[in-house]
Amino acid sequence: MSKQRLVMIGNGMAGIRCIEEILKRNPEKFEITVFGDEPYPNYNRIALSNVLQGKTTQAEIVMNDWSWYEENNITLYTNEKVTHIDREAKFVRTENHRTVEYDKLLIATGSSAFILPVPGHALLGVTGFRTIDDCNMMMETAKEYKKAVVIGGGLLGLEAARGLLNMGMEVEVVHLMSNLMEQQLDAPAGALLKRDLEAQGMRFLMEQQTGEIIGENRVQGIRFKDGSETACDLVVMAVGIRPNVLLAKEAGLEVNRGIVVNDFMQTADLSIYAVGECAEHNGNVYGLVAPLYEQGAVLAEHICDLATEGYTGSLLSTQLKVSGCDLFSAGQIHEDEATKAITAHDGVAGTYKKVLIRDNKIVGIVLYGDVSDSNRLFRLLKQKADVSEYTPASILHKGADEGDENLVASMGPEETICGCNGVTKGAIVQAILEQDLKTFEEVKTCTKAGGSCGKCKPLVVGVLEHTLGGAIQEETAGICECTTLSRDELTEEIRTKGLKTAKEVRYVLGWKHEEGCVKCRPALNYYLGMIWPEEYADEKQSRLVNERMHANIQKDGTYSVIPRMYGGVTDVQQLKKLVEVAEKYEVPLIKLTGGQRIGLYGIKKKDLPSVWEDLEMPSGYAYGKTLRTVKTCVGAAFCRFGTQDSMSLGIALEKKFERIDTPHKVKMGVSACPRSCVESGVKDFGVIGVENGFQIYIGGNGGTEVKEAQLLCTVKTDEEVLRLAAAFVQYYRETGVYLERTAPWVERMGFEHVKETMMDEVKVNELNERFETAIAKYREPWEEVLQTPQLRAMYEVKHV
Ligand SMILES: Cc1cc2nc3c(=O)[nH]c(=O)nc-3n(C[C@H](O)[C@H](O)[C@H](O)COP(=O)(O)OP(=O)(O)OC[C@H]3O[C@@H](n4cnc5c(N)ncnc54)[C@H](O)[C@@H]3O)c2cc1C
Ligand SMILES: NC(=O)c1ccc[n+]([C@@H]2O[C@H](COP(=O)([O-])OP(=O)(O)OC[C@H]3O[C@@H](n4cnc5c(N)ncnc54)[C@H](O)[C@@H]3O)[C@@H](O)[C@H]2O)c1
Ligand code: SF4
Ligand code: FES
Repeated sequence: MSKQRLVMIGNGMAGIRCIEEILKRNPEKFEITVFGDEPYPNYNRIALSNVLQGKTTQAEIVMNDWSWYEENNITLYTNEKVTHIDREAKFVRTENHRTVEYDKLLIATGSSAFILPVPGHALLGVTGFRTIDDCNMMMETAKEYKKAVVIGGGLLGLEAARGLLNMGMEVEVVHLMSNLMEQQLDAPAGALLKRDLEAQGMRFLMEQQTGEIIGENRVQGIRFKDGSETACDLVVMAVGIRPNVLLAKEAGLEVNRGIVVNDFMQTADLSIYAVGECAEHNGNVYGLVAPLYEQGAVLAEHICDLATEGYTGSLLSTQLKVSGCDLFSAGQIHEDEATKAITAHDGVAGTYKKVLIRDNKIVGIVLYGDVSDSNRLFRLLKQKADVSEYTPASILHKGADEGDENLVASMGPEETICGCNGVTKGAIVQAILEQDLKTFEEVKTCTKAGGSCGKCKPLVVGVLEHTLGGAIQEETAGICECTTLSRDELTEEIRTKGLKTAKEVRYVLGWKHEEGCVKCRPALNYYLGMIWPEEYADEKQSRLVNERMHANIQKDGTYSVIPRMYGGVTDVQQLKKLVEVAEKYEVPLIKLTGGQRIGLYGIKKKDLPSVWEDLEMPSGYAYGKTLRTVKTCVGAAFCRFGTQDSMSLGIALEKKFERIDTPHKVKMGVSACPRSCVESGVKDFGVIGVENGFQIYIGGNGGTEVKEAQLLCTVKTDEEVLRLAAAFVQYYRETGVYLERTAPWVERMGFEHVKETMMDEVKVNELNERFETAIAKYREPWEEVLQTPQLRAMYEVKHV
């Protein structure tokens, strides 16, 4: 039987999830064509908040990459808007005059950000927050401009405002009502939220109505209806969304707020379905993904001719993706005559709980500050459980046997654990068993559960523990005795809370010892420098002694001086200088190092500055957690086996990466043929010349734990080697644990994962960009010491 033609308009979250559901049920039934008017494959719109807040990158939020469409034989047209549906002749036409015929049509056009139609709304610097392009616009603006105003104190507005704060902008939120998130929170919870956000640096203009956006070409401020004004360089409108229904309306389909569908997501034209934010079922249009995914599953059953009871509507719950503001809301939020409320408000702890009960059933939940009861209460609400036997206290607080683990045990396989990604308990259990998963991180990578807002982590961990019988691996040992935060948790907190100094980190994150310890001080200095490359001022006193002195202390208290010799290549001038210095300071030992340079050993501390002054050579960083050396062979210039110019590539690599801070030392090597005279196969980043280019090896180590490097890929040009090297070094910088070499790092991350990242053009570009930003701040350390009297004074010997 020939395949039916299924055309989908809209390449977003609900539509593509629905296609996945169809493919799961019957991959052979349809020849599928998808149109999307954005230029990207399907991405996680939810996670745009995280991109803006700097918690993840744009490349990481792609859910179905280009190859997924190819592998599933889906014809995808991106950047192409469908402008007409011909229901008679059953085809769609696009703005490029392309026509495609269908047997079944799926409308999944989602919504658009509502832009207040006030004067000035089209000025430069005014945007909604809905797409990758909006997100990019805000990120670019934040680089150049100072102050943002977000209009709308709902979920989206507050997440956007937090993101803009993270990017260093001053942020004011303009809100129409007296209470933030008034659709989800009552007054006491809204007040607590406002207090916490103000403490994070957000400012609020409450009960204000925007009258006009001021500016000539670009926005300069906002004038409110009461005549007051505020200046700004960016306006983000987050005042709600409007379903994209025009196309359906013009085709004569029934449209209210959304496209009207029956319980099978079918319009009155039985060939046409609608799913997602553009669909209206039983008078409801949903704006969160969990219900949209439920709709997609029902639609898939129906369109694949399988029996289904149909969609019956969804109960929603919301959470805010802003660290430090834990809240949960579901169902009704205000009391009425038929409901009674049980509340607990702890003003000191900043927690608030309210449960609304009607006819002995929970009909509404508002939690702020402590959301540990959210899963249990939401379940009671969904089940319409009779709570007449419960005391008010036992409704508000769980009993000893009602933790997440017991809750998880009683959940059915079809129940959703992760609302953001629509992952059920059954899907997680299946993944754990089939793929032998042992940690939350593994479950997250494999199923996506917990990968967006992260609020479902306790439940995911609960499923893991329940499935493995409690055998969950310990993942989060603190980085030192001062804290229980792991490296990942710490860096996340630094980013989201915008912490810019070590002192601030220790204070805000509740360090046990105010001054930190020998373990966390250098680690924090590294993480802060990596996260805030442009703003963080290096704390020299937190560095290990050799890095502080820019020289390696020896067992007799003297120091070694090892200047750079790029690529192991030197010249007469350098050699003369070395000889002069060795004579002048009576250097007891001159030795060729393992890294192809010349070391002067036994130098007195007080002589260090003048030795460097006389040498006039850059530091070789033989003491640093950074690039040590790039060893090269003579290569094609002199060796008869050489296929490539190893020396010039090695020198270019060394010049590009010298001084950059990395979690641990990094060694590189470039050999010009597979004889690999400089042991490229045991380097952190090794290059071997072959006939048509270079093989690149990563994660090798020739030290205490010898580890063979693994072949990453073969590239043709020096430029490609340099580009991949920057991506590799930057990725290691961003994800490595301080003092973790690349060999265990590659093992921990998974070689295939690192490889996948290095093969992703977009990610490699982004990593290169961030590397360039990071490297820009480094100066030659000895130059700095020689020019700064306070630094030079460190080398004076104060007592004998
Ligand atoms: C920043 C942000 C954070 C969010 N956070 C959360 C959250 O934490 N939890 C949650 O549950 N929800 C959240 N949401 C809402 C969630 O993203 C949406 O509910 C979901 O994306 C809707 O899916 P959809 O497929 O219906 O629409 P969309 O994802 O908007 O997809 C529709 C696609 O169709 C395209 N399209 C429209 N018209 C045409 C046309 N004529 N031709 C071709 N293509 C067309 C659109 O450009 C779009 O790409 C968030 C939304 C945003 C913007
Ligand atoms: N964490 C999450 O679940 C999450 C995060 C972001 C977005 N979303 C979804 O994205 C969609 C859009 O979010 P949203 O926050 O824009 O919509 P929303 O409708 O939830 O909130 C809009 C807010 O803007 C306020 N507002 C309206 N007009 C205003 C005006 N003229 N001036 C000032 N304030 C005004 C409203 O009072 C309301 O609080 C929603 O469906 C939302 O559920 C969800
Ligand atoms: S690696 Fe090859 S090209 Fe380089 S020196 Fe050794 S034999 Fe010669
Ligand atoms: S509920 Fe948001 S990541 Fe799971």
